[in-house]
Amino acid sequence: MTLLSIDNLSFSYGAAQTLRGISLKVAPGEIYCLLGPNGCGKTTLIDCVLGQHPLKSGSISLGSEVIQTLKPYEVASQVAFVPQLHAKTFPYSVFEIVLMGRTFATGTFSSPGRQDREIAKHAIDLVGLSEIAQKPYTQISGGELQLVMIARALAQKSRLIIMDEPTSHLDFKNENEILNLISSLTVSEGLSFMLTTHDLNHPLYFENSGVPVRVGIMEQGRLIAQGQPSRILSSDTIERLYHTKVVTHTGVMDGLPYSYIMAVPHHRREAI
Ligand SMILES: Nc1ncnc2c1ncn2[C@@H]1O[C@H](COP(=O)(O)OP(=O)(O)OP(=O)(O)O)[C@@H](O)[C@H]1O
Repeated sequence: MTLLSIDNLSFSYGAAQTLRGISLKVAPGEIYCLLGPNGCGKTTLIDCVLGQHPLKSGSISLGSEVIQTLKPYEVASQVAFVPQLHAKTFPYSVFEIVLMGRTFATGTFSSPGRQDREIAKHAIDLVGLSEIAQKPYTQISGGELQLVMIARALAQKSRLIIMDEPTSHLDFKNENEILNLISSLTVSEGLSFMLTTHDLNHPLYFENSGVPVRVGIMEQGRLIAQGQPSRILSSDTIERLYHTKVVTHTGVMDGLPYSYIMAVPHHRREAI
């Protein structure tokens, strides 16, 4: 079974083709990480999935339904989106922001009901923010804000959550908290995530955690490789893509294999 299916998708903003012949699938209960150099088309591909661009050719399906035939609220019932940056506006409470995730179900001009409030409360519990549920969201940290945005996506009750660089503004602790939360929601709730990242170690983190994960590598609008992170992210591929020398390290921790990638400092390249 497939949650999201992209088939031979092409798109261009103007004359030059931005995305070319992209095909990929996201299954229930898996994380799909999109990687690639700046400007290769990751955000544009996500925007296409969110229905923001008319495709030049190809198709996007959610389950068995082609996305172009669905109404926005029908897409929202199946896909939630966590943006990279969220501009804070009025001092709504954390709970009210999360409750807004129910708008697609209640309608813009209707009030959320008891069940919507229970769903929002459960989402807040899942990300561990119950203690600050009544706090104005204009007075919380960047790490907490990202958790609120994830809770709002969870409140949508969609099976697929798309995230654009989910840890780009977070410190080391919060970055790992978010990666861990994504891993545990994949396993415990059976959710699927599609996310963009510039950190090659993020897909490896998920693989090291034992979570089903695949990586898709983009280059100049094409998907050039996809599969298991530790197999796809070879030194050769990374060096060719980023023109940066790296070492990949693998080992065993608590009886389970792990791997990570490290850039080699310029003055030590001769030694390797
Ligand atoms: N609104 C737009 N109009 C025209 N061209 C655009 C627009 N948005 C992006 N592009 C171009 O499309 C290409 C892909 O951009 P995109 O933002 O999708 O790449 P990306 O992989 O997400 O980059 P980054 O890693 O830097 O966020 C780039 O050449 C970019 O300049």
